[in-house]
Amino acid sequence: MASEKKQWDSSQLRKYDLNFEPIPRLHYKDPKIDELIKANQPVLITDSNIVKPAREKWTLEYLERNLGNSGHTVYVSRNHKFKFYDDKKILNKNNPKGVEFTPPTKRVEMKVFEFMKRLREWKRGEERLYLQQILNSTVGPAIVEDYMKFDWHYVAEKKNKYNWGELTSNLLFISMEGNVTPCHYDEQQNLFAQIQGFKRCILFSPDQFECLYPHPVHHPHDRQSMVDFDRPDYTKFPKFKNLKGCETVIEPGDVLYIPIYWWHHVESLMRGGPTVTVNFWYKAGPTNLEYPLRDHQKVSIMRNVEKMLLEVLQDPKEVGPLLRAMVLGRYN
Ligand SMILES: CC1(C)c2ccccc2-c2ccc(C[C@@H](CC(=O)O)C(=O)C(=O)O)cc21
Ligand SMILES: [Zn+2]
Repeated sequence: MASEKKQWDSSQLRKYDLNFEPIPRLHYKDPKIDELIKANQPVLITDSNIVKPAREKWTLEYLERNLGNSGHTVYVSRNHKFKFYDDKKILNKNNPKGVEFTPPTKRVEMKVFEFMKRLREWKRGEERLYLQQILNSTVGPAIVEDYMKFDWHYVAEKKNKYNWGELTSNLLFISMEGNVTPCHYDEQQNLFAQIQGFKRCILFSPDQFECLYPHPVHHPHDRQSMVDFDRPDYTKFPKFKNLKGCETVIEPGDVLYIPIYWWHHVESLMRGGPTVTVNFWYKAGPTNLEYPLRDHQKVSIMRNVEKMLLEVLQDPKEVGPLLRAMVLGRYN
């Protein structure tokens, strides 16, 4: 068979001082997919019909015509990074316990035609945009109709088989080429369906917690790594050099399973044009504590300890000294 023309090349990937294993790519009928999902391992599912109607119809023009007239949430960044922050944790007049914080991106409401115009006219070096829209009744009827024709049987089968919680949302993302969502984890199972363009996804298992140095739980950047992958500070974050991860480049029609609590760094390939993704976020299912505990359960336990200590100590500066007093010379 004629060698398929590679649709991207490694010059379009950002360079990090890390090496990665490949994430398995399996045809959606391959039973090995179930073994991996059951074991909370990432897997790239190819050739499925999960978002087939979107794959066939959702070009940027179609989305511009059919996304509807309401404003959409667009994040604006002066660089290529779109680091999530929870504004409920920012210090302000009605949140005296918040953290002094300057948001790295701003959030604006934008009509879809304005967003698309900015996309078409964007020049390198100008501020970057990232549109996020929940798929609900506020989008145009054609989009709702396409959405109803997703392969809900396939996703329902996975949800039930692995005892996931309910589907909390389907979000639509339209990103500029080169945008990066820095390394973070979510407390939800995620079926991440690529509609247009190519996204490089680098994933790290929850047991890499010590190498990724997440912000404290009360910080607006809770769940995000403190390490800047572009310029890692090995003095502050020495274990970052021991980090082990896996990666893949997803293309239109692929669906990546991002297991709950798994760290992920996502980038739209440079010079690859805008990308369109739909994700399926599921709450965690009921988990009884069975032993040995899973790595993600230990992350959840650490989160609860941090929350409890902050609750009783009030001052975050007292958390470190108390934990050190408890551990040093006694538990280490
Ligand atoms: C960067 C952006 C737009 C953002 C800004 C401010 C608050 C939240 C978010 C947010 C949440 C999820 C994504 C999709 C994806 C990453 C990716 O595909 O880039 C991902 O992480 C996931 O599906 O779990 C992207 C974003
Ligand atoms: Zn995420």
